[in-house]
Amino acid sequence: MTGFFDNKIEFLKGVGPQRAALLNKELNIFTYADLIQYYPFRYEDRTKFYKIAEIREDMPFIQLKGKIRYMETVGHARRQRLVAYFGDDTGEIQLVWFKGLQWILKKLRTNIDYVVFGKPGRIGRNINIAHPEIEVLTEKNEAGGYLQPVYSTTETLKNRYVDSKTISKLQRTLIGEAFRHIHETLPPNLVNQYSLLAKNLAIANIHYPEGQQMLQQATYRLKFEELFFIQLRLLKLKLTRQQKFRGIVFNNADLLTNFYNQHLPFELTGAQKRVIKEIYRDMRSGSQMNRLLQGDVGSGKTIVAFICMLIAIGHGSQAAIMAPTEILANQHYNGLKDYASKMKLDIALLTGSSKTAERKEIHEKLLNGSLHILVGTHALLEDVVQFENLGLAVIDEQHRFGVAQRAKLWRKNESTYPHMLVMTATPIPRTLAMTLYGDLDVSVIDELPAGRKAIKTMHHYDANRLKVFGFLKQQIEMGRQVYMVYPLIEESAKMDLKHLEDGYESVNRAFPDYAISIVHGKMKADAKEYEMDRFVKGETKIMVATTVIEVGVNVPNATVMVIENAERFGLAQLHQLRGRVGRGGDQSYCILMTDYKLSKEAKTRIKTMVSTTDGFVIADTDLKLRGPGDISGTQQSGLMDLSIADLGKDGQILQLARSAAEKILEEDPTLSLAKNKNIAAQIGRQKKSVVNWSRIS
Ligand SMILES: Nc1ncnc2c1ncn2[C@@H]1O[C@H](COP(=O)(O)OP(=O)(O)OP(=O)(O)O)[C@@H](O)[C@H]1O
Repeated sequence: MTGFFDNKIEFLKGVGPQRAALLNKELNIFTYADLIQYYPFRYEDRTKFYKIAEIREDMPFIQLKGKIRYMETVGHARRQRLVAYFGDDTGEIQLVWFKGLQWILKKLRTNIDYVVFGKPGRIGRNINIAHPEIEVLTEKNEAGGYLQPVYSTTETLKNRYVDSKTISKLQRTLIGEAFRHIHETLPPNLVNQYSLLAKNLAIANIHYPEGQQMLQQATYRLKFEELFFIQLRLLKLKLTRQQKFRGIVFNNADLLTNFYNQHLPFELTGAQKRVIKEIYRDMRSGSQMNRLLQGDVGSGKTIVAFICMLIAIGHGSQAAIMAPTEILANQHYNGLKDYASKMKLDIALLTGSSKTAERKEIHEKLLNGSLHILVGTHALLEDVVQFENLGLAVIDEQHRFGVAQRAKLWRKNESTYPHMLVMTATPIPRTLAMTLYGDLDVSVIDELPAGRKAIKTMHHYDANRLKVFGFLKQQIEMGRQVYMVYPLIEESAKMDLKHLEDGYESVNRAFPDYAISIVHGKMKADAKEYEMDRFVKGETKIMVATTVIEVGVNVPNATVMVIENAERFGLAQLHQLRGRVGRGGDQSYCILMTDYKLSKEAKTRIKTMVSTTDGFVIADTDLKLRGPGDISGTQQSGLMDLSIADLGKDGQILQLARSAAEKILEEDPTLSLAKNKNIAAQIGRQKKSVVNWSRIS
């Protein structure tokens, strides 16, 4: 869509400079293209008339035909309302107005036929419709038969008379002029194969549906197209990278064999073995690896990462692992240090709190190649950090890093790009993973180490605290350790910190015989580390903390996770927190403490946690409850600006769109065949409403 659609919106009939300025500012609509791609978010069904006897209060917007039998104003002074008793041959319902009574009273008449449109509700025992739309019945509206699109607007726009109906009128004007300029964007064979509606019909029907069926087809077509181009771009990116960037070929397995034969601390699970094979295959392939390693909490990703590092180091390269927090970097360092020392490898930790002298030494050893493994936080990205030969870069909890950071680590080597392994413990629904990480190959560790007992999850109200404390005591007496986690969010940080400190005091009082640690984000790094360390060593029995311990903390002796105000946490976060226990062979427990008053959504979250430990089931429920825009980290990726598709609901269309894109690239990797000229043109264009591509290339 170039040329015609680049016209400024102010030139559209009915807009003008003032409205144009408003549309620019409030809705980011600057051109004809922006307006035509501003789709309705729902439709009001004016195709059907209901009978009053059929009405239930939980119905969406409905349409009725009938007469006003009687009107009265009820209440007095400012609390007055106007009630019209509206009837048809099946019953009577109240229409109610709280505002503009005089004006409405003047307009309405009894005993003439009206069409009423609104959302049923209830006051006391009576079903009513508050502030309905009401029009005299005419031949035209009696015929009904249309779906009224509803566009989202802002308060400012509404105050300046640009409401949904105004936008709808503008769309009608635009489509009248634009229809002949709308060209097909997909190849004809694809349109046929997936029985898609033509682009121009789809656009016209999304704004002015001829009927339910056409609306469905139009929606399907536009969703398919949106997802298809996202997938095509991601797959193309991957293909280009594979062709353009050669990967170092690592085919010396001596170190690996040595580790397997002499130092492997436990039998690897089948899933761990499988993903190591997949990664090893990549690292020998000659192409540069870009792989996502997905494994639920506690599935054993650390040892997999270490084994992959051995593959690189065995060949004379270096390896690095970057984690999002100091606690996590420390944890990785401590975990890997033992393995590394057994293999006589040099390993170092670099974080924001590393001392200058330490840093200097690390920088030197990195450059002369004597340091084999570097573990760290964002500090790794600083320009002074230069490697002699970085062969493998591992990024943990990738969704916490911007994609730009992934790229920066990748560019650390001048001559060859290191192989990249991205690890995530956050279970991501398939649909979302395909979009967020669609340019990566995916390996999944879908099996927990043998002998793990399923974590038992319980829900208790705050009033039951004494009982819960009794249980904690029992566990500690059996030699186990306990986490107690408190919410701490930016908006209510002061109050939250107070709760945490009060909590710490009350735990101190309840357990006078045990040493207790406290860790929160506001503490200095070394104080945090000291407290963590005491807990890891088993010197303290209870760790009172905020979600700073959410990712990666590994203390296998800790068997109880108490989550305070569990109703305030999202599902993914609850699952991550629960994953801090159940990491050894002992039976572990997760106790969700809540208030009595719970919202419907909070109840669903708690119920889900109690009923399953499957990260993917939890991720799917989360996606359905919150929508993809909210899933942690996806916003920053810039990938969720979808204009019509919904990753929570359109998984099937996404699958089809991806496989269509795969097939096209298989046959025509450079998109140079004549039949693909539409998509080649489209893909070359930066399309604001689809994806901010600069972020991911
Ligand atoms: N095959 C195995 N058999 C027995 N124990 C294992 C196995 N693999 C890993 N472990 C142990 O399981 C625990 C969890 O492993 P690890 O810390 O690697 O998990 P993770 O996948 O990184 O999880 P998270 O994302 O929650 O940190 C560790 O104590 C580790 O030593």
